[in-house]
Amino acid sequence: MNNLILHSKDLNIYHISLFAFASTVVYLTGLAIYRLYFHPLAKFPDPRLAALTQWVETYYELFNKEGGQFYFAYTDWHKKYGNEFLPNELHIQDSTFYNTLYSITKHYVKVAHTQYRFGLPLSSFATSNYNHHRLRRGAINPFFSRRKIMEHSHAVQKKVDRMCERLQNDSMGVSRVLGLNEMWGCLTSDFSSLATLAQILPDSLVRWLSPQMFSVHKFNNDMIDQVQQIIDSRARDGKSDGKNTVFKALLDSDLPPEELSLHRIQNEAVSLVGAGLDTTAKTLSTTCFYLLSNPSVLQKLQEELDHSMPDPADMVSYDELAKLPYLSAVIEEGLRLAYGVVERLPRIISGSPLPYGDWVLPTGFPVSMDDHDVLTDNAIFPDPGEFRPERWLGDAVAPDGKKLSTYQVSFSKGPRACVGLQLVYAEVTMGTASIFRRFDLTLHDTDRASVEYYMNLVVPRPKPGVHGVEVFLQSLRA
Ligand code: HEM
Repeated sequence: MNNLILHSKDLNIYHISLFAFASTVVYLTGLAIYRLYFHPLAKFPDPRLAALTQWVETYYELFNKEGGQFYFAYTDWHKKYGNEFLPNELHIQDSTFYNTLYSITKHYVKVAHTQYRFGLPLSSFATSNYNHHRLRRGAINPFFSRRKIMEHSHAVQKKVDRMCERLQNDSMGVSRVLGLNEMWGCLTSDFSSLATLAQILPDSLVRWLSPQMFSVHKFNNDMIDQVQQIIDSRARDGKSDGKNTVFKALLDSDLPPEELSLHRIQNEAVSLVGAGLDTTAKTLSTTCFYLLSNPSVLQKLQEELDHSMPDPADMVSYDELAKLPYLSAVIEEGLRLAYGVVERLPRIISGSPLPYGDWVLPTGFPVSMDDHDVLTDNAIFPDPGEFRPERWLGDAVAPDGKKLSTYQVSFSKGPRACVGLQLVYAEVTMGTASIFRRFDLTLHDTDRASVEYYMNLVVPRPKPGVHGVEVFLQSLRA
């Protein structure tokens, strides 16, 4: 009897396994045939393996070399196949199409499942639905307007002044190597500049915003505590701490109550803080590197700075700095060669199919482009690897006759473009002007490898083992 039961159990497991195996084979074969021949994107040229499975991306991002290599793989595929790839996504390399795909008039959305990428699914950044995103974005936009940033720019300058003071006292003439990535990283992650800038975050919160000191996990939890306190204090006293913080405005806004939950506000806060750290620091150190390795460019910049600020201790306002043509051109060129965010930015085509050359891009599927492709396009920026601020001077036009600024896509374009753009311009302009008006610096043991794009970690990273931009602070400038 026992034997019989055992036998029948074995038979069941055997049959179930066989059935599961056969079903899996049939399913995968069917899926492969569908993806290769019947999928709405199957007609587009692609490497067959990439059309078959998204695991190709996983392989390049995690296991090929040091990881972060998928961009380079599909850049090679483009040379062979044109515009192509992935079972469920089209990728296009064509700068002239960028402003069409990321047009402000289009209601294309981000891919819903990517909302979990940074663990902040309730932030504006992660929101996929067009109207929902519009609602959330509308509540934070006023804090980052040009007018608002101008109003509070003195706070950024104060922060930069303090940093310059420290440099003068600690690093000048003592043969001490100064790591610019770390220096600018401290400035952007210190966050009192950001916080005081538009009184965006309450002071108590700012203390917790240094990623060097706290893990992301702890940071997120602390943020929850802080937001909870603000909500409690409002419930108790009918108001928060009276400061013009982004929380106060969010809580006072017309947003419906479900938009004002603890986790929603925490997600928004963390994304606003996180989005501006590495990106801004990388732009500043890249700009410094290219200035220091192009003496004639640096000389022109310093002549302009000296002329507008005869006394290095007396910096002119951001409003004035932003009007200096050569400085502005240097900032644009620095932003361009820092490459912004190096990841595909997929948008799902909706409404009606989108014509593109001889193709028609079907609705319901993501189409993506890379900012890096545009920023380094030889047809738009001749000799794209050269740091040449002159290309931005005057009413600069691209070789195709369009305004060159059309192709300044470091912050992307359209409804999902960077909300912090004006803040970045303020920080980078004041940071660059202050350092180069006040100090003579020389590069130390640093070449282009330190700022090159070797791997994609959302922000471009150099090859592991290559250190960041390092300098000596030689002397104070008169
Ligand atoms: C040089 C510095 C920066 C660069 C190059 C940059 C670049 C970008 C890019 C390319 C996007 C579009 C991403 C996408 O479509 O998925 C973006 C979005 C965003 N950025 Fe920035 N960013 C910078 C600094 C900042 C700062 C300082 C803040 C904080 C105030 C910020 C906040 C955001 C937010 C909230 C979004 C999402 C916008 C939305 O989906 O509505 N960024 N940024």
